[in-house]
Amino acid sequence: MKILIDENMPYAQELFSQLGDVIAKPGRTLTADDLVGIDALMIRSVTKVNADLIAKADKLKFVGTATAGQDHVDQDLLATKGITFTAAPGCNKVGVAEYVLSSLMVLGQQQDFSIYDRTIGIIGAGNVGTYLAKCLDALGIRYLLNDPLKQAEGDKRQFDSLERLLAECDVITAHTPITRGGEYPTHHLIDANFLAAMQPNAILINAARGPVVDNQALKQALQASVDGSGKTLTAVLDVFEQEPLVDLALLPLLAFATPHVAGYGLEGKARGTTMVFNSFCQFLNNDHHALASDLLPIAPIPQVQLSRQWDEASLFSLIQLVYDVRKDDGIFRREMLAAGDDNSKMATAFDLMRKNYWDRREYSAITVAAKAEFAVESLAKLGFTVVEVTQ
Ligand SMILES: NC(=O)c1ccc[n+]([C@@H]2O[C@H](COP(=O)([O-])OP(=O)(O)OC[C@H]3O[C@@H](n4cnc5c(N)ncnc54)[C@H](O)[C@@H]3O)[C@@H](O)[C@H]2O)c1
Ligand SMILES: O=C(O)[C@H](O)[C@H](O)COP(=O)(O)O
Repeated sequence: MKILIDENMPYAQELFSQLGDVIAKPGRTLTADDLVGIDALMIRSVTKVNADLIAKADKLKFVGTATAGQDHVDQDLLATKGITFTAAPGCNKVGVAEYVLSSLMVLGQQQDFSIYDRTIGIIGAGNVGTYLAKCLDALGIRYLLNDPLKQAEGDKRQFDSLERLLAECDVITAHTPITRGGEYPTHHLIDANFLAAMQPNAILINAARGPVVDNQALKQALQASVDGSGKTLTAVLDVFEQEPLVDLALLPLLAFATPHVAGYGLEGKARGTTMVFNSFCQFLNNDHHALASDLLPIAPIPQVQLSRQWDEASLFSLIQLVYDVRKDDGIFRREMLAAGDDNSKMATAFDLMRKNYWDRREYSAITVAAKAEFAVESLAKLGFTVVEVTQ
C-alpha cells in the first residue's frame, strides 16, 4: 500500500510505515501527478484537496487531515468519489488556548493591566473556544461566548450576541472556521464596522483563519489607533488573509504576529497525527493503535516548585516558562522583513518557520510541586501537572 504524507506531519513517517510504503512531500505544492497510485493521503491544512488534486488519483480511498480545520478539503467531492475522510478535531485546542493566554499576559505586562480586569469575548465555542473558556474559569476571568450554531443546536451554555460581546468585552478572540455560506458566514466576520464598534483600548486576537478578519480594515483601524484619529486598538494575528504572504504594512501595526503556529505545540501535532493514524487503522480494520503520549519527549523543564501561594506575577512566570508569544513574534518579524517584497522568499520563509518550529510544549508537560494551601487546584484546572508536597 502507498501512503502519501505531508512532510511536515511529525511522527507520521514512523507510524504510517507500519502500514505500507510512505512517501513524504511538501504539502503546499502537491499536484495531481503526486496522487497517481496512492492509496491514502495524509495532509495538513496547506494541501487543498479539490477536483484538480485528485484528478489522477486512481487508487485513493482514504484522506486524513491532522488538523482541526477542514476548510481545505472538499468533503462533498470525496464522498461522491467514495473516498473516506477523517480529521483531528480538537487536537490542538490546548495550544491555541495557551497562545491566547500568553498573548494576554504579555500584553497585560506591556500595557500595565491585569487580565483579571478584562472581559474576554470568545467567538466560536467549539473545541478551542470551549477549552479557552475552561482556562478562564480556572482563573476566574469573566468571558462571554458567541456561537449561534451551537445555540441553535440546543447547547445549554449561555451564549450572547456579537452586539453584547462588543458592548461588554474588551478582548475579542476568534475561534471559528472560515465559512462563506450558510446563515452565519465567518468570512470578514470582523470587518470595519465590527472594529469600529469595539471598546476603546480593546484587544483583538485571531488564531482561527486569516479571512475571518478583514485585514485591510484592520490595518486602517490600527493606523487610526496609532495616529490618534481612532480608538486605541491592539491586535494579535496568528493567521493572515493571504498566508503564506503577509502584508508588510500591517506587520508593524500588530502587537504580536506569528506564522500560523498557535496550535503548533508538540502535543497538538502528536495528537493530530495519532488521531488520523488511528482512524486509518480502523478503516483498515487492523489492531494498530497509537498514543500521542508515547511519542513525546520529556519536557526540558519538567518540574518547578512553588514556595508560596501563586499570584498573577508567578502565574505569568509559569505560563511564560511554557510559551512566550514574543519568541515566535520576533522570529516571524525578522524573517518576513528579510524576505521583503519578494513573495517567493516570503512564502518560503513562512513555511520554513512552521516546518522547523521548535518543540513547544503544553502546560501539562510541566509538573508544579506545591503545598496544598497554595491553591494549586486552579493551576491543575489550567492544565499544569500538580503534585502536592509537604514542605
Ligand atoms: N491557528 C491555529 O493554529 C489553529 C489551531 C486550531 C484551529 N484553528 C482554526 O480555528 C477554528 C476553530 O477551531 P476548533 O477546533 O475550535 O473548531 P470547532 O469546529 O470545534 O469549533 C468551531 C466553532 O465555531 C462555531 N462557529 C461557526 N461559525 C460561527 C459564527 N459565524 N459565529 C460564531 N461561531 C461560529 C461553530 O459552531 C463551532 O462551535 C478551526 O476551524 C481552524 O480553522 C486554528
Ligand atoms: O486547523 C488547524 O488544526 C490549525 O490551523 C493548524 O495550525 C494547521 O496547521 P497546518 O496544517 O497548516 O500545518
